[in-house]
Amino acid sequence: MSARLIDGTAVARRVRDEVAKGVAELVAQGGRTPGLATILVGDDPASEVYVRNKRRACAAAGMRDFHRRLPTTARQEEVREVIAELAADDQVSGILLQLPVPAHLDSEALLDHIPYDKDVDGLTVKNVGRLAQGRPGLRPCTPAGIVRLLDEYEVPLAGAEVVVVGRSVLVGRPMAQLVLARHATVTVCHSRTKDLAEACRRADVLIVAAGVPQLIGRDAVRRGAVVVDVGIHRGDEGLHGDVRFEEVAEVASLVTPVPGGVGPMTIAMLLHNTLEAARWQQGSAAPAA
Ligand SMILES: Nc1nc2c(c(=O)[nH]1)N[C@@H](CN(C=O)c1ccc(C(=O)N[C@@H](CCC(=O)O)C(=O)O)cc1)CN2
Repeated sequence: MSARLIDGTAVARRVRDEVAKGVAELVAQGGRTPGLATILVGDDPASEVYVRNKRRACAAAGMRDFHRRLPTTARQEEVREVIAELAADDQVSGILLQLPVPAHLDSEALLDHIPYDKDVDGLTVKNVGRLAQGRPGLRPCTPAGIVRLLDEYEVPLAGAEVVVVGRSVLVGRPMAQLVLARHATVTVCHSRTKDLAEACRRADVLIVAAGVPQLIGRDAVRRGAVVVDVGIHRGDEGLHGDVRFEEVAEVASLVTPVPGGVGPMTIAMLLHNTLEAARWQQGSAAPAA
């Protein structure tokens, strides 16, 4: 392996420490303690783990933890009422609806009941629109975490060719917008891209969020490129990503591992967003772009 590893666990720890310091400062200045409300509908085992970890991280950063658990059979109206109750509570700075929700629920309609200044996932139409327009607002945690990782490793974005594989609302689309805001030249690839490997070989920075195990191999990576793997798949031999790590690490200059790359940044940036949201609600400017 010739690539250097991007250590997401270490950077996430730094972000969480910064947030804990920020929370302590806000409270010392007489501000309200930031509070995060997580909503979990159903009993998806991975979601249970993610929400538990979010709640623990929130408490460790000195924030208040509000949690609502609803059964798989919960109706749209019931979830909406829970969101409305949390929206009206000024102790709650951030509201997060864990995804995916059970199939009978309309997640987009639910998300849009979250007030945009409590939307710590950056998924409401208002925050998505603010991002598209390059205006301040709350940004989705995983792509914001990837930008932070690239900054920590001094990967230049202005003028860089960035290829994003995947167009999900949670990662691919906001990822493209975030690097565009940093003056990258952006290509978004997806399942109908004609020659995926050829498109990926353009990349100085290749970000893979396709949700397809081990989709990207050595043939899709230009020598010296930076490769960010957002996939998390559970196999017999543990976790792996959307990238064939061993192959890609032979040609890339920097690469994220799975686990320990992008994943830990998702929760760290959620805490960051919750602190930003609390400051915003208490009179500070909207979170910077
Ligand atoms: N409302 C949201 N739902 C979901 C989001 C989100 O950002 N907002 N993202 C994913 C899941 N997710 C957080 O919710 C998440 C995924 C992965 C990790 C993580 O730390 N991964 C570790 C491996 C952990 C493991 O053993 O499984 C890693 O990659 O090192 C944290 C959070 C979907 N839903």
